[in-house]
Amino acid sequence: GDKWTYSGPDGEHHWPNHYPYCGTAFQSPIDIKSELLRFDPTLRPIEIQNYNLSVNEQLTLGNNGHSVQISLPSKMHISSLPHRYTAAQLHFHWGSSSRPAGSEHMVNSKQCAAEMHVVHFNSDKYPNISSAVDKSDGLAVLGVLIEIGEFNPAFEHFLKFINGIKYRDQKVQLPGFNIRALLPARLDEYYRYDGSLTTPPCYPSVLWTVFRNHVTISRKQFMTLATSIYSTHAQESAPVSLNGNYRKPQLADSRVVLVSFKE
Ligand SMILES: NS(=O)(=O)c1c(F)c(F)c(S(=O)(=O)CCO)c(N[C@H]2CCCc3ccccc32)c1F
Ligand SMILES: [Zn+2]
Repeated sequence: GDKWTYSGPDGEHHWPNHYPYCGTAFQSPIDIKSELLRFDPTLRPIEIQNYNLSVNEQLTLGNNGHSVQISLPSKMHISSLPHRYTAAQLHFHWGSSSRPAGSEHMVNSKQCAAEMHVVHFNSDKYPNISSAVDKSDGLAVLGVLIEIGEFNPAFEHFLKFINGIKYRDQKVQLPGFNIRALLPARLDEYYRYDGSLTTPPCYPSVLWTVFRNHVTISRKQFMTLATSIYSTHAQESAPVSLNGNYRKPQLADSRVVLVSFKE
């Protein structure tokens, strides 16, 4: 069972006790520092297919105790990588009302307010994400850094339902919307490196793409995300707020971070 948390006795420093990969090299997230960067002219713009979902498409918004996640239909995929990577779900990492810095990746040690991950699996080689999750070419995750600023109408498509998933394992149905609108304008500027899941079991199976440009949400939208969710079940007597659900940056080891852009 997934008895791991982001703080306390089951916090990230203890993850390797039950999940050995969490203590190995090439983990994620990382602090993307200038000295690690290498421009790679072969890095093509990210091309995504079928991200513009119609309202007739039903999605599931869920609280899995670690994050807020949206299930995604398998017609959504990335078409610009060597294999087709089919979308599985997207989820978020965020800070707290008192410390509104909760992104996982950092850029030159700057931590943003939150981060969105769109998780895809290699559907050319594996029938489903469960069989792909521990394979070195199994997953591709798109990372979007989120800053507090302008109101973001695209986030309202799911934030307006968040009070239906206040407690762990609660789910609500969500009308489809344009998932592309959650991404930054430019999909041609990004950081690229080989890493891992940022939660247990921490498999080193992720091709990371972190977009250079962030998106913004308003302070009110951030507070909705950071204060509406509990990591505990509804029937538990002592509710525990779910916030600060980000892993600290891991050692870069000898890794180079490729960039698709010049300054
Ligand atoms: N940051 S991260 O590494 O991208 C990342 C998370 F942070 C995260 F919380 C999740 S989770 O919400 O599933 C809760 C813990 O697994 C995932 N799930 C992935 C990988 C695990 C298996 C699986 C199966 C179906 C759909 C998605 C996933 C995750 F990939
Ligand atoms: Zn994540």
